Amino acid sequence: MLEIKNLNLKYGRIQVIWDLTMSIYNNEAVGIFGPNGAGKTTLISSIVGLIKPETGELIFEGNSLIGFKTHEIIRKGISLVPQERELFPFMTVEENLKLGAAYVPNARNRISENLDFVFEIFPILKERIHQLAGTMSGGQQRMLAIGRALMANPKLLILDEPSLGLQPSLVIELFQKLVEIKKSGVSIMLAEQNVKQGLKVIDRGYVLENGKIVMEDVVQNLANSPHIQKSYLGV
Ligand SMILES: Nc1ncnc2c1ncn2[C@@H]1O[C@H](COP(=O)(O)OP(=O)(O)OP(=O)(O)O)[C@@H](O)[C@H]1O
Repeated sequence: MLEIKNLNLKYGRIQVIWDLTMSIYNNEAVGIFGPNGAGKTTLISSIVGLIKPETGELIFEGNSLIGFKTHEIIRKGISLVPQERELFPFMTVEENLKLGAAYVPNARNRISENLDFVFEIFPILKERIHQLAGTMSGGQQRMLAIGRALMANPKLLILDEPSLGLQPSLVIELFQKLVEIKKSGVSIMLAEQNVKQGLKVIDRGYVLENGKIVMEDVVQNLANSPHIQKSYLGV
């Protein structure tokens, strides 16, 4: 589904991503684990057209993404839940959700089906449908941000540290929702520092350190790896 080949990304003269190659298959949940500043957000920004690669390829369903604008990339089926929630706090839950479909003609024709899907996964959003987004708790706002991304009808949902700032019980609840979303047929790319919970969601993962992939494996092998256990799980 998504193939990234020999990607190099720079901010000015400072190189942040080095010769990165990775892939995501249909119906797969893939983790990108790494500490603060490893380059996860930068990598994601390049996929959704916010940063132009220095060199390398970004291929989605056989076609290059390079040169396309973010809204065009969303239309192709990639939806991002950014680290900053980017909700409209003075708009209701319903208005925020509907805006998620705004850029995508296919999704605009499926608003009520997609709303039903989002409410099935996050029933709390249905209960709070007329509430202003900014008055909801952090966890509920995170659910709304994911719901909004789902309203664009994505084939691939990219999440940039969805656990950030949430209490542990909410992280567990939220990540169970990600498993449900994956079961519905949406592929997932999960960038996370919370490896312990992230491992419960993914099929396969990459470890990104200082802009380079230092490990790539299926979830069981990652969970059993001494490097992961020592550096990320505190074992
Ligand atoms: N706009 C920018 N200009 C210059 N350097 C940047 C910019 N954004 C990020 N960086 C640098 O690029 C590196 C990677 O940052 P990035 O945000 O991609 O990491 P990350 O793994 O997503 O970490 P975090 O979880 O903190 O977002 C860091 O050294 C950071 O300081």
